[in-house]
Amino acid sequence: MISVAEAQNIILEHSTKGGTESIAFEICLNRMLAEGIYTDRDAPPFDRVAMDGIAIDSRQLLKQQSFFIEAIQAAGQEQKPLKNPENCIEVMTGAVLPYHTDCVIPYEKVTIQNGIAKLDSMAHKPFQNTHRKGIDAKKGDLLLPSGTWIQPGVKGILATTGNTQVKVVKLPKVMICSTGDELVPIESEPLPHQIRRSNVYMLQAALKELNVEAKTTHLPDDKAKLTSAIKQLLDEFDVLLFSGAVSKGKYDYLPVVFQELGLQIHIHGVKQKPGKPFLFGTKGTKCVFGFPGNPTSTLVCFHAYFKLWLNQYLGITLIPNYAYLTKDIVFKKPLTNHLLVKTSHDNGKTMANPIANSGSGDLVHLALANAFLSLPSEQDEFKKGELYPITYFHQNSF
Ligand SMILES: Nc1nc2c(c(=O)[nH]1)N[C@H]1C(S)=C(S)[C@@H](COP(=O)(O)OP(=O)(O)OC[C@H]3O[C@@H](n4cnc5c(N)ncnc54)[C@H](O)[C@@H]3O)O[C@H]1N2
Ligand code: MOO
Ligand SMILES: [Mg+2]
Repeated sequence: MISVAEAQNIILEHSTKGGTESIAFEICLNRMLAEGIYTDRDAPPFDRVAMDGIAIDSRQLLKQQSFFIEAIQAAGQEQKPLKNPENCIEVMTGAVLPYHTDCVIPYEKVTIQNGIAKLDSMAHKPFQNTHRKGIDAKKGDLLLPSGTWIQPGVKGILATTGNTQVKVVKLPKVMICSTGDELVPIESEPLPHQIRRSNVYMLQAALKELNVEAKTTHLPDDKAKLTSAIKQLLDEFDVLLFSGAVSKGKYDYLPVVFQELGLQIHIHGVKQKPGKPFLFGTKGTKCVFGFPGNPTSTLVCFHAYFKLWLNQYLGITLIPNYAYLTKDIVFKKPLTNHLLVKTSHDNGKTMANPIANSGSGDLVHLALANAFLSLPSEQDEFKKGELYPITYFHQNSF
């Protein structure tokens, strides 16, 4: 059996970068940009008024305190000129700074009576309260390099630069498969020896949080039927995620079926708990992930291995997170212990509070955790206050 780190390296070795596609601006949120985005004009594109008030020629400040209001320059109007330097123009935030003016004085610092604006003080400077043309970026500047994750702010840039179509990294086509004759659809009333197939919906939800839409299917514990179904699925999908049928049972057919279908098995068994029988194989660019059937094993392996694969496929660099253990733990097996935790915060520190549970089949307590702490296999005792790597189950649960 190999270590968690070895297994993760193998996964990374077999994750190829996804191709690219052009998609509509409307649906590009949370995708990975596959082109550089350049400005088509200066930012801002004109000297922009930044406060509602009056605009004057600042050279007049030494000479006069009152200014006749010559015109109004509203946002969205073509630039107007100040005809007489002794006058002013009322200006609105977002308007073009009028020609022959260089200083905006907000209404709060002016008294207006009978069409004349009187300044409260003469302490004003050229280009105050203006947002100068090109100060943020010049026409042709690279604003977003390829490989930028499209977040709300990035969408704003795509919009302001007029990108109605966006080149992004393609998402993989993923199918989630449950296995096991004890499993029944969630809408049915299970017989005493049956359970509802919950794992696939956990995986589907976890994928959706990563912006990947995937369908689910169910395959029986029947070698011939599994073989023909998987053969077809491999033609259609880039990645197949399985839950169950990877351990030592008489009907755990996945390892042998994969071999017979010509898949290369790179991982079968990792020194970890839960998720020991985890399986990973490839055929060309197609990948199969066999998550052990117990619910916690399935979800932990999804995050420890599939997410790694997906991030590399999309070109995302994962930044490791760490959290402080809040309780002493003893674990004497030579396995990495993926400990279920619920995080909290204490003076800016992330605290990992272990969630008591009855093992990897305990879905009830899995749902109370928002992360797992990976306690290294070389140690037996883990003390309260020690820092360990943490993996979150949700995108935004820090
Ligand atoms: N002799 C051994 N037995 C087992 C070993 C072992 O090393 N030697 N490993 C144990 C470990 S650890 C795990 S984890 C499980 C993994 O088993 P499989 O991947 O073969 O999964 P199944 O046998 O099909 O099912 C296990 C368990 O999970 C439930 N399950 C499966 N799929 C779903 C689903 N979609 N929704 C809800 N629950 C699901 C299934 O009903 C079983 O209870 O093997 C141990 N055995
Ligand atoms: O490795 Mo299993 O996942 O402990 O239940
Ligand atoms: Mg089994």
